[in-house]
Order: sequence, then structure tokens, then C-alpha cells
Amino acid sequence: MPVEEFVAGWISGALGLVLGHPFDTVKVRLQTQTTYRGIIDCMVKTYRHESLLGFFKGMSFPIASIAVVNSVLFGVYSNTLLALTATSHQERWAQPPSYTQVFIAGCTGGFVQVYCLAPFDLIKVRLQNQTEPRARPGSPPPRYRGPVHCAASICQEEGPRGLFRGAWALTLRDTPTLGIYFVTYEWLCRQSTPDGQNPSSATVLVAGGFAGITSWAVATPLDVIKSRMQMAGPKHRVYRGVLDCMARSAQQEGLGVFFRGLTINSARAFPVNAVTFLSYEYLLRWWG
Ligand SMILES: C[N+](C)(C)CCCC[C@H](N)C(=O)O
Repeated sequence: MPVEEFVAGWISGALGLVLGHPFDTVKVRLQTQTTYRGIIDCMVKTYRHESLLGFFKGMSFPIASIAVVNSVLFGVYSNTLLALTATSHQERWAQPPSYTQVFIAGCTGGFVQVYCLAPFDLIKVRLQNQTEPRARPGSPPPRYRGPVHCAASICQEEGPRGLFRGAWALTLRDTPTLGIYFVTYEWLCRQSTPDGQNPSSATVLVAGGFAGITSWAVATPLDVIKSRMQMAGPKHRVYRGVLDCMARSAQQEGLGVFFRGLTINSARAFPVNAVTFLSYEYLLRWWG
């Protein structure tokens, strides 16, 4: 099994992540709290109350973990294509796989990465939703002191299965949308590249950016549900499952609830995925 794709996926995931984390914090807050009127309001309040650091809450952990998750995604994607088409990454622009093969490989990568992503994503969401400013003498400490403390508290209070809260919603969110992600990328690259040639850097950037936006647009309704189920610990209201969470959210807040965070998700998705695909392609060309 070729491993360069896993390494390239690791590095490119880390680069994309740093660029996108501030957008991600605003998104998670908008989706799970009702105190903000919109993106700008959330940004201003976060900055006033917590300074720039507020936007980077919960980042150290995803930078290590998302890199692993992206490595699994791109590694499994590329190796599934190898199994389906018997072509390596280097040969794929000359002998392109069909879109069905790309979709199947994307869904497979998406499905497998969920099991690495679920606990990391849960911890990230819980830490991002702590809105207390950095510890001041006399003020009560935040509930979780950091990722390790957060993981340990969840295990203690909710059992190890607590770390997988929301994992089913995450599977539903990621399996088809990662298929869409790779199909959009391939389609846009092939549209603007003469047959058989490698796409240019500009093409890779734009195709990667739009692959991110398209897949996030489709994923947003389940993203909202996933984040809410992850926040529903023993003390918050508990949903009976994905459908129950959907029905209750829609009843209480209207259908618009499924699109919370769509604008911010798209604004984040372009730079993150443009950089992820560009670094991924370049690392592989450089090693190949
Ligand atoms: C499929 N779905 C849209 C849910 C996720 C796509 C993930 C791509 C990238 N790691 C990012 O964070 O944007």
C-alpha cells in the first residue's frame, strides 16, 4: 500500500487547518449558542471578550488530529482508487478514473476517517463552546482545562462511549459529502486542463476551494445536528437520535436552523481546501 498519500494528506491537512480555525470557532458558536445575531456580532463579541486568542481556542488538538484524519482520508481515497483502477496517483491525470470510481473512493475515505475524527471533533466542539475568557484570579475556571482534561472528563462522566457522541450524525455527514468533495475537485480540474496533463496551480487552488464549498454546502444541515448532539452531554438536553434532534431543532427554531453556519462554513472552506489540495498535489509531484 503506497504511503506517500498518507504523508501528503497529513501535511496538507495541517496547513489548511490553521488557516481555517478562526472561521470554525465562529461557526460552532453560531450553531450551538443563541446569544449572537450573526457572523460579525459573534466575531466582535469574541474579540472583545476573549481577544484574538478566543478564535484559536481548541486549535492545538485539531492541528495534530485533523492532520491524522486528513492523512487517513487522502490515503484511503487514493488507495481505493488504486484498487478500483490499478493506477497510481502519478498516472491518474493521464488515465483518469470515472466519476463513479472517484465518488466511491471518496465515500470510502470519508467513512473510514469518521472513526478517527469523531472523538477529536467532539473535544474541539466542547472546547470551542467554552466562552469564558482566559482564567482570571477569582473567576470560576472553565469546565474543561484543555483537550486532555476534556477527554478524561468525558470518559469519567459519560464513559468512553461518550467520546463517540454524535458519531452517527458525523458518518451521515461525511460519507456522501466526501464523495461529492473529490468528484467536484476532479470535475473542475478536468474542465480547465487539456486531456492527459497535470492541472496548473491556479486550477488546483480554485478546484480545491470549490470542492470545499460544495461539499460543506451539502453537509451543513447534518453538521448542525452533529454539533448539537455532541454538546448534549449528561447535563444538557439529550436527544434520542439524529431524527429526534432534527425534528426538535426544526420545531423550536424553524427550518432555517439547518443552514446555520452555511456562510461561515463556505468562507472557511475555500482557503482551507485550496491550500489542502495544492500542498497535497505538490508534495506528491515533488516525491514522484
Ligand atoms: C465533507 N465535509 C464537507 C463535511 C468535510 C470536508 C472536509 C475537508 C476539509 N478537511 C475541511 O475541513 O474543510
